[in-house]
Amino acid sequence: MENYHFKVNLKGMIDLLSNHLYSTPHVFVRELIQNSVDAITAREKHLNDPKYKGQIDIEIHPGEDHPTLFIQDNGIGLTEDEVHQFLAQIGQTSKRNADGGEDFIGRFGVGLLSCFIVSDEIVFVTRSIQSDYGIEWRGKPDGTYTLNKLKDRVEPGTRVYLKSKTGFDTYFEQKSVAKWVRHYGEYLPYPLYFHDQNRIQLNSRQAPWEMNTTEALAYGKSVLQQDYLDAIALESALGDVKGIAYLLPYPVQVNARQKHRVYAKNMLLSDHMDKLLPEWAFFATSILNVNGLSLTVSRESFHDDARLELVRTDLGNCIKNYLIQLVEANPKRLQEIIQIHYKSIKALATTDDALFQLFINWLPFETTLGRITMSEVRKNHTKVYYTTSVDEFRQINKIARAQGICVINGGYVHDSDLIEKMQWIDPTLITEKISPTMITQKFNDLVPSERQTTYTFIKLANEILQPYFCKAVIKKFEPHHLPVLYTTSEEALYLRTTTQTAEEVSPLFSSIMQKITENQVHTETAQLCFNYHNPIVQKLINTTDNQLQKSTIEMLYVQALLLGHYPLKQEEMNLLNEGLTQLVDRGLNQEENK
Ligand SMILES: Nc1ncnc2c1ncn2[C@@H]1O[C@H](COP(=O)(O)OP(=O)(O)OP(=O)(O)O)[C@@H](O)[C@H]1O
Repeated sequence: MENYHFKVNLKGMIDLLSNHLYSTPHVFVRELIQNSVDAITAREKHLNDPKYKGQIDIEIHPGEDHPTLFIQDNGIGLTEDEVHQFLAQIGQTSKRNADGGEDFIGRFGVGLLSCFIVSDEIVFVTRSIQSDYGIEWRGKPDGTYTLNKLKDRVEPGTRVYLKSKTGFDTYFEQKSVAKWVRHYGEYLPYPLYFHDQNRIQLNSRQAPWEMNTTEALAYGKSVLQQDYLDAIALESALGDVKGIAYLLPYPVQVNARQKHRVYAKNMLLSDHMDKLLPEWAFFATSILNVNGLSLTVSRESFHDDARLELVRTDLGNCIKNYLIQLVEANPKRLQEIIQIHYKSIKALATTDDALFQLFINWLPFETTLGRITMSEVRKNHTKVYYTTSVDEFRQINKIARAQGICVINGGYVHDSDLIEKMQWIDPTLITEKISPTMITQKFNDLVPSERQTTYTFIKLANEILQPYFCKAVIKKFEPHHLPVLYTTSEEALYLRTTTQTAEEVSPLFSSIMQKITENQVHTETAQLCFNYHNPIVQKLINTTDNQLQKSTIEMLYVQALLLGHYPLKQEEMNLLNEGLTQLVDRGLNQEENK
């Protein structure tokens, strides 16, 4: 058996790393600045000389055909050997195992290749602080390079020259480069100068994570152009993270994940990173400076590992603690936040007992008595009912209100869980699930004589409603003005929705829907309950006009469906159309006969 060696297609490899790793060509600016920052950090560490001041200078020369970018630093530089070792070997880096390696931003040994996205040659002039001569290295994307020992004296440090390749001149425009340098480097600890007619320092600002909340809010307004509800200081010792969380001044979808602006060792990595705050914190966006988490090669996200999970929890705790201290310190602010973000606070309270206890009284619920907070519910009621679906709540809303029963709509996500958890903090409050069928069972029955006079009417109503799998009954209930109440079970509602959908969709999808429902027996689980107290129902029972009686029953049935926001099936739409036509016709005939 013979041993062979893998071979690397260098050109393909360079193409892969330079053209397919990063989301935008602008990252070459970031990678060059990052190398200069690391070189200055390395020199600081090596010399330990307080008089040494690192500095980075950037300039654009228009050139005759294409513009050239120069970036210069007075960092540690490279010796001739190091040039062969680190510049000429992909994946080699001087930073990974170096003393103080955790202080560097780079660690993969590929970042410089991003320059080949915009240029056909990297010219790298360098002199190490340990060497007395400079080196000029020229690298090409086909994997070849040349190396020259410089005769002229150069200062220790590195200068990189990049000439734009055809089609990429716009990435070298002065304005555009200055913009991206500021974008990535505005909070770097070493002065970053841009030279056009004048020398401008692009990074003199105080970083947001060093600001107090008042300053951070002012920054939010002027720079991020958003008037945030509040700013919260974030910190995680584990991930060496500092930052600011901003509370959004508008409600957001429960499952929306906010994008975060993230810096590593003060250099911007991305302004749309996600997964840095816990999922429940979707009402906050943040600016973070991260020093102790592992970056992916593109430097545009972090490894989603156990450490990140712990950092997320740390940052989440900062937000929780802030909310907790608001209860005492600033209840008005808390109310403001709850009004906008109650959905996320509810999500939090279902799983976190401490937060549940703190916030439950402040949280609003939809009830038959309007939208009120849990503390208002508790003030006036020792027993509360709740439905487990929005549809059920809709069905019984009016009836329960007329009867003064407090029913909470537990159909919205988390609400039932929170109501069920109430017993835990207040054993005196009785909570009970209620369904439309249960509420109709509380209605008063007719006395035998009333039952007799309504017998034929109910028989007719049953015949009319039988094709719609609906049973007719008559009872006495409040409010008087409601002629009928349509109630149905969850299963019947499911069947109704699938049948109605099947009618609307393409034949193929429709036959799939039919297959789903064909094994489910239509039982008479829906019920139309006539209100004996209602004047129209009384007239309807006593009328001798059979045709009018029939179409009014049909119309009341459709009206009850509409009031309950149920989707109408085709045959019910037909009922509505025919019924209306008949009534209009009848009205016009009466007019004619006058
Ligand atoms: N301005 C510079 N001064 C000194 N050395 C530099 C400079 N730029 C690059 N180097 C050397 O070249 C090596 C390769 O740089 P490159 O940007 O490709 O990778 P890296 O910075 O080590 O890691 P990463 O891929 O994470 O950026 C560096 O490790 C460093 O030794």
